[in-house]
Amino acid sequence: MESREHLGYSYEQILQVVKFLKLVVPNFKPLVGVICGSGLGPLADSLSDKIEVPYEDIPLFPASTVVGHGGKLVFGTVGGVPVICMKGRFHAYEGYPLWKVVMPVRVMRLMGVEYLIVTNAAGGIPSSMNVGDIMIIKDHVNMMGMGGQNPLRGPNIEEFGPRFPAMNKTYDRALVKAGLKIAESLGMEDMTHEGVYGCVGGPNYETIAELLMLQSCGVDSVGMSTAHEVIAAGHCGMKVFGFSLITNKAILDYDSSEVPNHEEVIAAAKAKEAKLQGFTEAMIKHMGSLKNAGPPSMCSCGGRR
Ligand SMILES: O=P(O)(O)O[C@@H]1C[C@H](O)[C@@H](CO)O1
Ligand code: HPA
Repeated sequence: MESREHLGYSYEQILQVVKFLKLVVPNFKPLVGVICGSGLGPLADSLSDKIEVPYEDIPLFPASTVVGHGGKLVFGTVGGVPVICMKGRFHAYEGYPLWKVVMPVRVMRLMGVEYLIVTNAAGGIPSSMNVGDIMIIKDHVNMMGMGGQNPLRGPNIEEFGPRFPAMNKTYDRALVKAGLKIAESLGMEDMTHEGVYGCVGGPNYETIAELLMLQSCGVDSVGMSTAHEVIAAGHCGMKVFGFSLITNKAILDYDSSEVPNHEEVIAAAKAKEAKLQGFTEAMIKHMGSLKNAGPPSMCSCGGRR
Protein backbone atom coordinates (compact mmCIF):
# COMPACT_ATOMS: atom_id res chain seq x y z
CA MET A 1 0.00 0.00 0.00
CA GLU A 2 1.15 3.54 -0.67
CA SER A 3 2.61 4.99 2.55
CA ARG A 4 0.75 7.79 4.32
CA GLU A 5 1.75 10.58 6.62
CA HIS A 6 2.13 9.37 10.25
CA LEU A 7 -1.24 10.11 11.78
CA GLY A 8 -1.29 8.90 15.31
CA TYR A 9 -0.58 6.43 18.02
CA SER A 10 -1.49 2.83 17.47
CA TYR A 11 -3.94 1.09 19.76
CA GLU A 12 -0.99 -0.82 21.24
CA GLN A 13 0.85 2.43 22.07
CA ILE A 14 -2.19 3.76 23.92
CA LEU A 15 -2.47 0.45 25.78
CA GLN A 16 1.17 0.87 26.77
CA VAL A 17 0.31 4.18 28.50
CA VAL A 18 -2.68 2.54 30.19
CA LYS A 19 -0.52 -0.34 31.44
CA PHE A 20 1.92 2.16 32.95
CA LEU A 21 -0.86 4.06 34.72
CA LYS A 22 -2.42 0.84 36.03
CA LEU A 23 0.88 0.08 37.72
CA VAL A 24 0.81 3.52 39.36
CA VAL A 25 -2.83 3.24 40.47
CA PRO A 26 -3.56 -0.48 40.68
CA ASN A 27 -7.24 -1.45 41.12
CA PHE A 28 -8.39 2.11 40.36
CA LYS A 29 -11.13 2.28 37.71
CA PRO A 30 -12.18 5.89 37.09
CA LEU A 31 -15.80 6.47 36.11
CA VAL A 32 -15.46 10.18 35.36
CA GLY A 33 -12.72 12.06 33.51
CA VAL A 34 -12.27 15.81 33.89
CA ILE A 35 -10.22 18.05 31.59
CA CYS A 36 -9.32 21.35 33.25
CA GLY A 37 -9.27 24.44 31.05
CA SER A 38 -7.00 27.48 31.34
CA GLY A 39 -6.74 28.50 34.99
CA LEU A 40 -9.20 25.76 35.96
CA GLY A 41 -6.59 23.33 37.36
CA PRO A 42 -7.95 23.85 40.91
CA LEU A 43 -10.94 21.71 39.85
CA ALA A 44 -8.57 18.80 40.51
CA ASP A 45 -7.68 20.00 43.99
CA SER A 46 -10.97 18.94 45.56
CA LEU A 47 -10.36 15.25 44.86
CA SER A 48 -9.89 13.04 47.94
CA ASP A 49 -7.08 10.48 48.28
CA LYS A 50 -5.21 12.14 45.42
CA ILE A 51 -2.40 10.53 43.48
CA GLU A 52 -0.67 12.94 41.10
CA VAL A 53 1.39 11.82 38.12
CA PRO A 54 3.35 14.50 36.22
CA TYR A 55 2.94 14.24 32.46
CA GLU A 56 6.69 14.02 32.02
CA ASP A 57 6.72 10.70 33.93
CA ILE A 58 4.13 9.10 31.64
CA PRO A 59 5.40 7.33 28.51
CA LEU A 60 4.39 9.03 25.23
CA PHE A 61 2.59 11.89 27.03
CA PRO A 62 3.06 15.38 25.59
CA ALA A 63 4.16 18.25 27.85
CA SER A 64 1.90 21.12 28.96
CA THR A 65 3.41 24.40 27.79
CA VAL A 66 0.68 26.97 28.50
CA VAL A 67 0.50 29.21 31.61
CA GLY A 68 -2.45 28.06 33.72
CA HIS A 69 -2.12 24.41 32.63
CA GLY A 70 -0.44 22.38 35.36
CA GLY A 71 0.82 19.25 33.58
CA LYS A 72 -0.36 16.41 35.82
CA LEU A 73 -2.84 13.56 35.80
CA VAL A 74 -4.64 13.50 39.13
CA PHE A 75 -6.44 10.38 40.38
CA GLY A 76 -8.84 10.52 43.30
CA THR A 77 -12.47 10.41 44.35
CA VAL A 78 -15.36 12.85 44.77
CA GLY A 79 -18.10 11.59 47.10
CA GLY A 80 -16.80 8.08 46.51
CA VAL A 81 -16.87 8.42 42.69
CA PRO A 82 -13.49 7.54 41.12
CA VAL A 83 -12.17 10.34 38.95
CA ILE A 84 -9.18 11.00 36.69
CA CYS A 85 -8.41 14.64 36.10
CA MET A 86 -6.17 16.25 33.48
CA LYS A 87 -4.69 19.26 35.21
CA GLY A 88 -3.53 20.85 32.00
CA ARG A 89 -4.58 20.07 28.44
CA PHE A 90 -2.85 20.21 25.07
CA HIS A 91 -3.71 22.61 22.26
CA ALA A 92 -3.06 22.55 18.54
CA TYR A 93 -1.40 25.97 18.71
CA GLU A 94 1.32 24.51 20.96
CA GLY A 95 2.41 22.63 17.87
CA TYR A 96 0.82 19.29 18.71
CA PRO A 97 -0.98 17.29 16.05
CA LEU A 98 -4.59 16.68 17.03
CA TRP A 99 -4.08 12.91 17.46
CA LYS A 100 -1.62 13.81 20.22
CA VAL A 101 -3.96 16.41 21.73
CA VAL A 102 -6.64 13.74 22.24
CA MET A 103 -4.44 10.84 23.28
CA PRO A 104 -5.26 11.30 27.00
CA VAL A 105 -8.98 11.00 26.21
CA ARG A 106 -8.36 7.59 24.69
CA VAL A 107 -6.19 6.65 27.65
CA MET A 108 -9.03 7.66 29.99
CA ARG A 109 -11.47 5.51 28.03
CA LEU A 110 -9.24 2.45 28.29
CA MET A 111 -8.82 3.11 32.02
CA GLY A 112 -12.63 2.76 32.30
CA VAL A 113 -13.95 6.35 32.06
CA GLU A 114 -17.57 6.53 30.89
CA TYR A 115 -18.35 10.21 31.54
CA LEU A 116 -16.10 13.05 30.39
CA ILE A 117 -16.36 16.60 31.75
CA VAL A 118 -14.61 19.10 29.49
CA THR A 119 -14.02 22.64 30.72
CA ASN A 120 -12.50 25.67 29.07
CA ALA A 121 -11.90 29.37 29.36
CA ALA A 122 -13.66 31.20 26.54
CA GLY A 123 -14.74 34.56 25.21
CA GLY A 124 -18.48 35.24 25.50
CA ILE A 125 -20.20 36.59 22.39
CA PRO A 126 -23.82 37.39 23.45
CA SER A 127 -24.08 40.65 25.39
CA SER A 128 -26.02 38.74 28.08
CA MET A 129 -22.87 36.81 29.00
CA ASN A 130 -20.67 38.38 31.63
CA VAL A 131 -17.15 37.62 32.76
CA GLY A 132 -17.38 34.91 35.42
CA ASP A 133 -20.55 33.33 33.97
CA ILE A 134 -20.58 29.74 32.85
CA MET A 135 -22.02 28.38 29.64
CA ILE A 136 -23.08 24.74 29.58
CA ILE A 137 -22.13 23.48 26.14
CA LYS A 138 -25.02 22.03 24.16
CA ASP A 139 -23.09 21.75 20.88
CA HIS A 140 -20.02 23.03 19.10
CA VAL A 141 -18.92 24.55 15.80
CA ASN A 142 -15.46 23.21 15.04
CA MET A 143 -13.86 25.70 12.67
CA MET A 144 -10.65 23.63 12.60
CA GLY A 145 -12.53 20.44 11.81
CA MET A 146 -14.36 22.10 8.94
CA GLY A 147 -10.95 22.89 7.45
CA GLY A 148 -9.97 19.21 7.63
CA GLN A 149 -8.04 19.26 10.92
CA ASN A 150 -9.62 16.45 12.87
CA PRO A 151 -8.21 14.20 15.60
CA LEU A 152 -9.74 11.18 13.83
CA ARG A 153 -7.94 11.91 10.56
CA GLY A 154 -5.84 8.96 9.46
CA PRO A 155 -6.35 5.23 9.83
CA ASN A 156 -9.40 4.54 11.99
CA ILE A 157 -8.76 2.52 15.14
CA GLU A 158 -11.79 0.25 15.16
CA GLU A 159 -11.26 -0.68 18.82
CA PHE A 160 -12.23 2.88 19.71
CA GLY A 161 -15.09 3.48 17.32
CA PRO A 162 -16.36 3.65 13.74
CA ARG A 163 -14.79 5.40 10.75
CA PHE A 164 -17.70 7.83 10.46
CA PRO A 165 -19.00 8.61 13.94
CA ALA A 166 -22.18 10.62 14.48
CA MET A 167 -21.77 13.78 16.59
CA ASN A 168 -25.37 14.99 17.07
CA LYS A 169 -25.72 13.16 20.41
CA THR A 170 -22.23 13.78 21.72
CA TYR A 171 -23.11 16.49 24.25
CA ASP A 172 -25.45 14.36 26.32
CA ARG A 173 -28.86 16.10 26.56
CA ALA A 174 -29.72 14.59 29.92
CA LEU A 175 -26.42 15.83 31.34
CA VAL A 176 -27.03 19.33 29.93
CA LYS A 177 -30.42 19.40 31.67
CA ALA A 178 -28.93 18.01 34.88
CA GLY A 179 -26.20 20.64 34.72
CA LEU A 180 -28.75 23.45 34.44
CA LYS A 181 -30.68 22.05 37.42
CA ILE A 182 -27.56 21.57 39.50
CA ALA A 183 -26.47 25.15 38.75
CA GLU A 184 -29.87 26.33 39.93
CA SER A 185 -29.69 24.23 43.11
CA LEU A 186 -26.33 25.85 43.87
CA GLY A 187 -27.79 29.34 43.42
CA MET A 188 -25.84 29.85 40.19
CA GLU A 189 -28.82 30.31 37.85
CA ASP A 190 -28.12 34.01 37.19
CA MET A 191 -24.61 33.20 35.98
CA THR A 192 -25.44 30.07 33.96
CA HIS A 193 -26.21 29.90 30.25
CA GLU A 194 -26.63 27.11 27.71
CA GLY A 195 -25.01 27.57 24.32
CA VAL A 196 -22.72 26.63 21.46
CA TYR A 197 -18.92 26.59 21.76
CA GLY A 198 -16.85 27.63 18.75
CA CYS A 199 -13.36 26.14 18.37
CA VAL A 200 -10.73 28.21 16.58
CA GLY A 201 -7.04 27.38 16.17
CA GLY A 202 -5.45 30.26 18.05
CA PRO A 203 -3.08 31.31 19.50
CA ASN A 204 -4.20 34.79 18.45
CA TYR A 205 -7.54 35.99 19.74
CA GLU A 206 -10.14 36.65 17.06
CA THR A 207 -10.52 39.68 14.86
CA ILE A 208 -13.82 41.53 15.08
CA ALA A 209 -14.84 40.26 11.65
CA GLU A 210 -14.11 36.69 12.74
CA LEU A 211 -16.20 37.13 15.88
CA LEU A 212 -19.08 38.54 13.86
CA MET A 213 -18.87 35.56 11.54
CA LEU A 214 -18.87 33.14 14.51
CA GLN A 215 -21.83 35.00 15.99
CA SER A 216 -23.74 34.63 12.73
CA CYS A 217 -22.94 30.88 12.82
CA GLY A 218 -24.66 30.54 16.19
CA VAL A 219 -21.52 30.46 18.34
CA ASP A 220 -21.90 31.78 21.89
CA SER A 221 -18.50 31.08 23.45
CA VAL A 222 -15.21 30.98 21.57
CA GLY A 223 -12.02 29.18 22.53
CA MET A 224 -9.04 27.20 21.27
CA SER A 225 -9.65 23.68 22.54
CA THR A 226 -12.32 21.18 23.64
CA ALA A 227 -13.91 20.24 20.29
CA HIS A 228 -11.05 17.82 19.50
CA GLU A 229 -11.35 16.08 22.87
CA VAL A 230 -15.12 15.88 22.50
CA ILE A 231 -14.80 14.32 19.04
CA ALA A 232 -12.41 11.66 20.38
CA ALA A 233 -14.67 11.03 23.38
CA GLY A 234 -17.77 10.73 21.20
CA HIS A 235 -15.91 8.39 18.86
CA CYS A 236 -15.16 5.95 21.68
CA GLY A 237 -18.64 6.16 23.19
CA MET A 238 -18.14 8.39 26.23
CA LYS A 239 -20.97 10.57 27.52
CA VAL A 240 -19.78 14.17 27.42
CA PHE A 241 -20.67 17.17 29.55
CA GLY A 242 -18.88 20.48 29.04
CA PHE A 243 -18.88 24.04 30.21
CA SER A 244 -17.09 27.26 29.30
CA LEU A 245 -16.09 29.77 31.91
CA ILE A 246 -16.58 33.16 30.26
CA THR A 247 -13.28 34.85 31.02
CA ASN A 248 -13.71 37.83 28.71
CA LYS A 249 -16.40 39.41 26.60
CA ALA A 250 -15.88 39.23 22.86
CA ILE A 251 -15.01 42.69 21.58
CA LEU A 252 -17.30 43.47 18.66
CA ASP A 253 -16.85 47.23 18.56
CA TYR A 254 -14.05 48.72 16.41
CA ASP A 255 -13.86 51.73 18.72
CA SER A 256 -13.47 49.72 21.95
CA SER A 257 -10.25 50.39 23.87
CA GLU A 258 -10.27 46.87 25.37
CA VAL A 259 -7.85 44.16 24.29
CA PRO A 260 -8.25 40.46 25.25
CA ASN A 261 -5.30 38.86 27.03
CA HIS A 262 -4.35 35.63 28.81
CA GLU A 263 -3.79 37.39 32.16
CA GLU A 264 -7.47 38.38 32.36
CA VAL A 265 -8.40 34.82 31.38
CA ILE A 266 -6.41 33.37 34.30
CA ALA A 267 -7.69 36.05 36.72
CA ALA A 268 -11.33 35.36 35.80
CA ALA A 269 -10.80 31.64 36.40
CA LYS A 270 -9.17 32.31 39.79
CA ALA A 271 -12.09 34.49 40.87
CA LYS A 272 -14.60 31.68 40.25
CA GLU A 273 -12.48 28.80 41.59
CA ALA A 274 -14.70 27.86 44.57
CA LYS A 275 -18.02 28.06 42.67
CA LEU A 276 -16.71 26.00 39.76
CA GLN A 277 -15.25 23.40 42.10
CA GLY A 278 -18.64 23.03 43.80
CA PHE A 279 -20.43 22.77 40.46
CA THR A 280 -18.00 20.20 39.05
CA GLU A 281 -18.14 18.10 42.23
CA ALA A 282 -21.94 18.08 42.05
CA MET A 283 -21.82 16.96 38.40
CA ILE A 284 -19.40 14.15 39.27
CA LYS A 285 -21.68 12.95 42.09
CA HIS A 286 -24.63 13.08 39.71
CA MET A 287 -22.71 10.92 37.21
CA GLY A 288 -21.90 8.49 40.03
CA SER A 289 -25.58 8.23 40.88
CA LEU A 290 -26.46 7.51 37.23
CA LYS A 291 -23.94 4.71 37.15
CA ASN A 292 -25.33 3.17 40.34
CA ALA A 293 -28.91 3.45 39.13
CA GLY A 294 -28.61 2.81 35.45
CA PRO A 295 -27.69 0.30 32.80
CA PRO A 296 -24.04 -0.66 32.33
CA SER A 297 -21.44 0.90 30.04
CA MET A 298 -22.60 2.48 26.80
CA CYS A 299 -19.17 2.35 25.26
CA SER A 300 -18.77 1.30 21.66
CA CYS A 301 -15.15 0.24 22.31
CA GLY A 302 -15.11 -3.44 21.66
CA GLY A 303 -12.43 -5.87 20.83
CA ARG A 304 -9.25 -5.92 22.71
CA ARG A 305 -9.93 -4.01 25.93
O1 LIG B 1 -7.51 25.36 27.46
P1 LIG B 1 -8.51 26.46 27.28
O2 LIG B 1 -9.32 26.30 26.06
O3 LIG B 1 -9.36 26.65 28.52
O4 LIG B 1 -7.66 27.79 27.14
C1 LIG B 1 -8.10 29.02 26.56
C2 LIG B 1 -7.76 29.03 25.09
C3 LIG B 1 -6.29 29.37 25.12
O5 LIG B 1 -5.54 28.23 25.43
C4 LIG B 1 -6.17 30.34 26.25
C5 LIG B 1 -6.30 31.76 25.77
O6 LIG B 1 -6.32 32.66 26.85
O7 LIG B 1 -7.29 30.03 27.13
N1 HPA C 1 -11.00 33.66 22.29
C1 HPA C 1 -10.40 32.47 22.14
N2 HPA C 1 -9.98 31.75 23.18
C2 HPA C 1 -10.19 32.24 24.39
C3 HPA C 1 -10.81 33.47 24.62
C4 HPA C 1 -11.24 34.22 23.50
O1 HPA C 1 -11.80 35.34 23.62
N3 HPA C 1 -10.86 33.66 25.95
C5 HPA C 1 -10.30 32.58 26.52
N4 HPA C 1 -9.88 31.71 25.57
